[in-house]
Amino acid sequence: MEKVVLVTGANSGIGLALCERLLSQDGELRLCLACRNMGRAEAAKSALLTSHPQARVDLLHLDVGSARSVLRAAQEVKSRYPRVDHLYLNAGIMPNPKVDIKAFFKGLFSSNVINMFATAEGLLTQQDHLNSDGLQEVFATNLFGHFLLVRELEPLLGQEGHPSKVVWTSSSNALRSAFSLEDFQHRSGTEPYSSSKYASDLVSLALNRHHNAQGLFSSVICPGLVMTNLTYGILPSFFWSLLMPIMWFIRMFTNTLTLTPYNGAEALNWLFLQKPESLDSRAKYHSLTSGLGNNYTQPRQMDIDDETSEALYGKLLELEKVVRRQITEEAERQ
Ligand SMILES: NC(=O)C1=CN([C@@H]2O[C@H](COP(=O)(O)OP(=O)(O)OC[C@H]3O[C@@H](n4cnc5c(N)ncnc54)[C@H](OP(=O)(O)O)[C@@H]3O)[C@@H](O)[C@H]2O)C=CC1
Ligand SMILES: CC(C)=CCC[C@@H](C)[C@H]1CC[C@H]2C3=C(CC[C@]12C)[C@@]1(C)CCC(=O)[C@@H](C)[C@@H]1CC3
Repeated sequence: MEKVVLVTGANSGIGLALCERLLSQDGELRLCLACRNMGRAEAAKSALLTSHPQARVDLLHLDVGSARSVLRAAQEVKSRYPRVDHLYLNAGIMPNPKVDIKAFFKGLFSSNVINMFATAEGLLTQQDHLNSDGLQEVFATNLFGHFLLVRELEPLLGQEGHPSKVVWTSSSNALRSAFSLEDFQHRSGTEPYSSSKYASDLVSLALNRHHNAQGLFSSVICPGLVMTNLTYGILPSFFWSLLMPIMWFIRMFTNTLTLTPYNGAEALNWLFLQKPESLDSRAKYHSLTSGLGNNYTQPRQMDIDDETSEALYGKLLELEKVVRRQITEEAERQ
């Protein structure tokens, strides 16, 4: 049977570049683009078929920020495919970002400049809000919707003799300092993006602890700093035009400025080729690009611990019960 690969947020940026790269790698794939906007999904499919006319590309309507949509989409996946070999949890948002310009210029002329461009630590805040499920939107989109999807698809992930890979697009902006177990949705802080990415690192570790025996292997990657809709949304285009020469200059001294979606998808593509049993569940796999433009993948140990990972996993299972109950009650009322 052909390999089934499902990619969330596949219609643009790193997700779309990954799809291009996977199809160039393996023409036999069954690729499923899981997107919230079907117009954009159709456009992505057409672009993929232009470069790979024989490819098998399916579309799936999925809004990861809505629990109802995740449950519906998971049902659809179960009716279409007997198993999922690779599940890329890539969709992500960073709403209403604000850059601390003073901190940026201070960092630019300090010894911390390379780290600042790699992690954006101390530079970025966002304004989050509640979604229709009553959850913080960034948490719901970047983390919880994906968690629910994995839970729903468990029977299709890791079947007898066929291990499956789950890959989270995390970030080097995943910072322990932004995350708290007591406020795991990040209701009260101003760094929901950073918190949600740190939470995905913790959840990936927990998934490995609970599901490796069943053949489900989870990994996290950081694509580096990539110019996509997400990053273009951070500053007005005028600022980006000013900043681009600086970025290309800094790129000679650091390998984390991958800049193009193709480069950013390096670690995602690399993981596709690895034996799941050979992967390190405590490592984040970084897409890196050298000054000469060569791409490679490097594992770096994450700043996570088993206790916090297990505690968060437990809290997410609890929240899952509440959300499922809410959906059932609403359905009964209608
Ligand atoms: N760019 C960068 O420098 C970095 C990016 N990342 C991560 O990479 C991932 C991809 O982002 P990137 O390619 O940069 O940005 P893009 O904005 O280009 O891609 C994000 C994708 O996620 C989709 N998406 C957003 N919300 C939802 C939702 N509720 N349901 C379904 N799909 C959704 C978007 O769909 P739509 O077109 O409908 O909005 C889009 O396809 C994200 O998780 C991001 O956090 C991590 C580190 C660095
Ligand atoms: C105010 C001026 C002129 C410049 C500000 C530069 C920042 C916009 C820029 C510097 C480091 C960048 C960065 C990201 C976004 C843009 C910066 C803050 C990310 C947070 C994007 C998403 C990620 O997940 C991270 C890996 C990026 C880290 C670096």
